[in-house]
Amino acid sequence: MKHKISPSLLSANFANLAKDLEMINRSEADWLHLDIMDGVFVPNISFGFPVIKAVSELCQKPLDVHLMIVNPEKFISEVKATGAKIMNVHYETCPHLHRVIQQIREAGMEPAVTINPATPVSVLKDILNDVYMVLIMSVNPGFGGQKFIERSLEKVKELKMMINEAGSDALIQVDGGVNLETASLLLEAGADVLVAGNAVFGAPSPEEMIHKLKTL
Ligand SMILES: O=C(CO)[C@H](O)[C@H](O)COP(=O)(O)O
Ligand SMILES: [Co+2]
Repeated sequence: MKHKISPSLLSANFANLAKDLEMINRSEADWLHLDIMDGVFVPNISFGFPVIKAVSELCQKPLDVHLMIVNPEKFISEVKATGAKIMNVHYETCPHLHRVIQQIREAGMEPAVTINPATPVSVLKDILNDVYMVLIMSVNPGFGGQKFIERSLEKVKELKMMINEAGSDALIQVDGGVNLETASLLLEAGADVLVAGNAVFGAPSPEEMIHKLKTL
């Protein structure tokens, strides 16, 4: 399967999202990644559901919503109402992770689970057959434009082995510090979906950068 690219809107121009969304629609991006932050789980606040709803009305690509918030299970119906395809919750915010995954699926979305850089992939062993995707954070969540944490490459390899052993078809997504160089290494390691914010929106031609990431 060809890998997917999910540009992160966090690095877009918030004063002219319509222009950036037109670019996303024209581009080879597979999904659009939306980062919700609450200033509690992570030390930053980004945007919320009304913004995602407005984005969904202009964006023709499936929405991949990454929730960096405490108690994400309280917002399943709000995420669903935005039209999102994927609802991604952090392992670190869900003491009853299996229940949250079931609730996301029952709401009609694809459930995904994210782990922070300090969380080992082994904690996901018992839910690998229940999720659509696992996201390995390759920076500490909260900000765009940070440096890729090299150890993430080993985590992708470990997770790939665990997924194969479990007979799961879960996708492996990586988010943080993805650029042309780290993307090649991640694809070699077994990543299926690459999120890129700064590398895309900071490029002279974001559309061309998406093309380059897609054709690696
Ligand atoms: O979840 C995130 C931050 O917490 C973002 O998706 C991620 O950081 C993308 O930005 P960049 O590609 O610039 O690192
Ligand atoms: Co993200």
